[in-house]
Amino acid sequence: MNQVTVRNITFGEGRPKICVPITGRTGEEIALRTAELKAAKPDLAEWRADWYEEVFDREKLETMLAWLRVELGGLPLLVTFRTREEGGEQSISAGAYEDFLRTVMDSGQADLIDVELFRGEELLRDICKEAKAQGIKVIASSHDFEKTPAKEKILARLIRMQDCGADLLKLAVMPQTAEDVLTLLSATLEMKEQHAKQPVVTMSMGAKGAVSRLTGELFGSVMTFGSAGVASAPGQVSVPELKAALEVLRQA
Ligand SMILES: O=C1C[C@@](O)(C(=O)O)C[C@@H](O)[C@@H]1O
Repeated sequence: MNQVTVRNITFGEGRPKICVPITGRTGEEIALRTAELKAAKPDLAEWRADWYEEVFDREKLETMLAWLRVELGGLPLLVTFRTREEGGEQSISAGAYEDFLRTVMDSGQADLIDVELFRGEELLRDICKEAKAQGIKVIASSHDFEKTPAKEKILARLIRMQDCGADLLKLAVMPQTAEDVLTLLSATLEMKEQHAKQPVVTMSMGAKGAVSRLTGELFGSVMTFGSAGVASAPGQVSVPELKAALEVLRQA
């Protein structure tokens, strides 16, 4: 499997990389979340731009991106607009979503950008091509906040992301049973061992799925989302607890 390097971190090398999401509806809230993130010292930051109430004002979006870049210093920055269909805070039209992605890429402030598979494979392929030309990594993503699909469906979705040219392949699912958590872990391991050319990021959400956020080094997930204040999804573990657990579970 290819490793993917962004600034000072390499996905697929060593322990899973800890990513802390920055939520916040206003500039003040974003500043507070960013200060909490810096204190927690994660490996990278995710700006969840769908929380930002001014996200559709291009000038304010560009200003916030520039501010985050300076504030985060050398920390890699992932920029995400999570659509409401996939658990996000705001609805967005197809055109506005495409405009958002291109505004973020053209800003030159993002190291990685999240693109949802279900917004269309043609868009994902186009963004992957354009991002590659600009030195930006694409995390293709898909989320199911209701259930955990069968292993074959999980594998098929990750392989579709890979075929579209994404640098990292991300899937978040919701377990209803402990068996569902085993399904996600088994699919992750099979993807790593049999299909992955690119690094994979998976999580089984909620309290039941917390084990999936700690065991990526064994099963094949190269990134884990942790909280430094406000979690952006159910089941996220605090960064200090995450760091301790990942150390206990080191496979080296
Ligand atoms: O896609 C993901 C994963 C996530 O939903 C989680 O379950 O930790 C958190 C989101 O902020 C991120 O964009």
